[in-house]
Amino acid sequence: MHDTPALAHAILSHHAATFAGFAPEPVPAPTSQEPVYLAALQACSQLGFIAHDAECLARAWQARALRTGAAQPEVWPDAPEDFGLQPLPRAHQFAPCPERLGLYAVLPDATWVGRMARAGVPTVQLRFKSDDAAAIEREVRAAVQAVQGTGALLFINDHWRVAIDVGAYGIHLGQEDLDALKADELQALRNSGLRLGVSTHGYAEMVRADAVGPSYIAMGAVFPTTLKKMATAPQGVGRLGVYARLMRHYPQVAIGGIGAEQFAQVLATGVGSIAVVRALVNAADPESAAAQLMQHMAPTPV
Ligand SMILES: Cc1ncc(COP(=O)(O)OP(=O)(O)O)c(N)n1
Ligand SMILES: Cc1nc(C(=O)O)sc1CCOP(=O)(O)O
Ligand SMILES: [Mg+2]
Repeated sequence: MHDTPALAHAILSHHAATFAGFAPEPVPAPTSQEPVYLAALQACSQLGFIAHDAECLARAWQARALRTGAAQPEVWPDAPEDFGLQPLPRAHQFAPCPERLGLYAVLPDATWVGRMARAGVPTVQLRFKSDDAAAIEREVRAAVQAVQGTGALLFINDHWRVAIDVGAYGIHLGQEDLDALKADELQALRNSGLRLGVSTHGYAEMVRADAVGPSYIAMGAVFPTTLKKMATAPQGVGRLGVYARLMRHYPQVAIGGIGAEQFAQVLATGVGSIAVVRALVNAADPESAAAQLMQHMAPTPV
């Protein structure tokens, strides 16, 4: 038997420092009356987790209490099984990609893709925003051409059908893109052998992404970004650390507002890749910016 207010208070006092800086969120309507669940739902809302994420955490806290027989307010939940992630080996799994994708340049057109691939950036993405089907096909083809002979792994954002036709290395999709895929389209994507990266912005989205078994999980936005309007608050490195721990069986990419000064704290969370846009495309000398960022990615000699 657990005292819900005391347990909620204990969770808060143990973890407030890790998740400092977030305003409390309203407590969502509970979906269970289990005391551990209720305590975690209150505490995680107070720590600033939005309703879907507080629900995931509360469910995980309850699942762990059932599994271990202890509420453990001092230990943040991070066992994939408690969040209902696919057991290993996964029944649903896209083709693998390297565990550490290194510096990951997200770029607006094929010219930029070629430029950064030739500068030695190991992972590049074409993020070409257009509704013009002919222009999209042209740009995706040009990007695939542009990385030939460079060793760079090329992911195509959004335009998955063209990416399959043209033979890119992989595809990057957001949550809405995943939601829009019909079952047979998802199957076609998996059967294509292309790697899949999926964007996430919190616990509920990580759980959703895991259901398709992507090749890597992207986690953002770590810091504020001006590149696009985000639906979720910047997550910060405290959250990134616990996300990286939960998703430890996936290659991970951190994204959003990351520049050279932030690399060390982001890498300290254990992620194997950092994706950047403005740190490269707005740099006075993008090739030397890439070289510097790759230097920051390299392990420091002991
Ligand atoms: C590495 C990486 N992570 C996240 C994103 C964002 O992708 P998405 O959610 O599809 O949003 P748009 O980039 O399409 O605006 C990304 N592109 N790359
Ligand atoms: C394209 C994108 N997706 C994000 C996410 O969190 O899903 S953040 C982001 C913008 C990244 O640009 P910059 O490095 O210039 O901040
Ligand atoms: Mg997209």
